[in-house]
Amino acid sequence: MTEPLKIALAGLGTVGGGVIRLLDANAELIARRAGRPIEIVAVSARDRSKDRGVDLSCFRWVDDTQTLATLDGIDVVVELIGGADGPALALARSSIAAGCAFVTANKAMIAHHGLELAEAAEAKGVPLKYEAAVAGGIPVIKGLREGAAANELAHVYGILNGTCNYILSTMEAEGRDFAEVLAEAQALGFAEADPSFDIDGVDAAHKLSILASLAFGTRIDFDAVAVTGIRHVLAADIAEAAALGFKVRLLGYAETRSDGLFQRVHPHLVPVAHPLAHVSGSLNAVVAEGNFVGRLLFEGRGAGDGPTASAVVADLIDIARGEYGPAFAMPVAALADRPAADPGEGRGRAYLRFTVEDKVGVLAEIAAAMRDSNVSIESLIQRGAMPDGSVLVAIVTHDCPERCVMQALERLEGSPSIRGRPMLMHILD
Ligand SMILES: NC(=O)c1ccc[n+]([C@@H]2O[C@H](COP(=O)([O-])OP(=O)(O)OC[C@H]3O[C@@H](n4cnc5c(N)ncnc54)[C@H](O)[C@@H]3O)[C@@H](O)[C@H]2O)c1
Ligand SMILES: N[C@@H](CCO)C(=O)O
Ligand code: NA
Repeated sequence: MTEPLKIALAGLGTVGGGVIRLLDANAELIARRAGRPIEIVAVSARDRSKDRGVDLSCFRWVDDTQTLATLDGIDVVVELIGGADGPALALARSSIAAGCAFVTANKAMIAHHGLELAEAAEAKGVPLKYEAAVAGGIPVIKGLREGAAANELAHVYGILNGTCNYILSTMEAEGRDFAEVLAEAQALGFAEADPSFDIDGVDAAHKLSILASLAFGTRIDFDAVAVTGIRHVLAADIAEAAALGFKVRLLGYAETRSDGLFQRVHPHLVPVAHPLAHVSGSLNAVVAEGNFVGRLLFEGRGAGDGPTASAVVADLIDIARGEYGPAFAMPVAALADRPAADPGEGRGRAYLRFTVEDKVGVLAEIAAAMRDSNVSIESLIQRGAMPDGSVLVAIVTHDCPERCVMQALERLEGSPSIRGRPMLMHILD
């Protein structure tokens, strides 16, 4: 057999440990598929003495992670540290500059610095691969970049954060509120080091900005993603949505519009008949619509050691086979620079929930704001019995311009009868 592909591995946490276990368990199969063995030569992490449940004795331990690319004979540096900047970015830059292939699971870094790194990789003629960064084990980068490459894609959207999906579907199944379920999700090993990245939608936004670039051939524009997480979703919202025939899911949604690139992460109502309504627990799913292929649906495990390691090693197999091209849909210089689309220009149905005081005229006030903004109401549910005596009003609007819904909400913002922030969720039709 030919020379092994020699790997230096940075980061030995959930994903790093998974990569070591996978390469060991499936070594023979991988060597046959890749045409040569894939061999970890050196490893580095913050703490050498930590027990990770994997045997590190056959690898060279390197204290200074930043020197990995300079070791003799290394073909690929695999970065599984995390963080958009700091040591991960420094390692990416130095590895590519040294002429090593670079593989990462780090969506934050790719969302913020992917274009710079891809340009450097192109200049050096080395592969930059990041399948694990979006939807973990699901081969969605490969699916869009290669499988759907012949198509014009109308939109790409999906469930991109396993932690949020776990929280929402547990709230749905058990009728419990957000805060109670969050701690459980953190204990399960798929939450980010900073859980606010998950629950405030930032992690999903990182992934969405990468998917949008691949789907539309545009430059990654993370800062243009409008982001709302799931902190303010109540168990009562999930119950009302169910009564109206919907499930609540945090979706990332991107499309190209006449005025630019639209990218949004937001809690949505998904009709129960839509395939995304059946994606539960920590699963992820991505939908893309191509002009020749039609609808594509990718579903699977978006996080956890096994699925994420599966994607990292798939990238290594591609490199071993010599199968790689530009990191994104095309060389960086060919990616289009689109402005951010104005969300107000979009249209659709919306779910609005108000927590109001139980007194005369409140419902009329809400209805008047809707009428004056030209928002037509499709259905309305009012329920009492919130623990503090307030009343919950849930509305589904007819299809209308988003600008009108925003205007109605602005008008109601200062109303003394409305408690807290109204909840807005878009409806996926
Ligand atoms: N956990 C998942 O399910 C999952 C899924 C997809 C992508 N990812 C991504 O994979 C990456 C790793 O995630 P994880 O869950 O394995 O994280 P983790 O916290 O479990 O592991 C991080 C590892 O990096 C090491 N490290 C931290 N700072 C370092 C430094 N300055 N120098 C060298 N090593 C350092 C730590 O010692 C640890 O071994 C992140 O980018 C994450 O977003 C994780
Ligand atoms: N924190 C992420 C890990 C995978 O990227 C999630 O919950 O989906
Ligand atoms: Na993936």
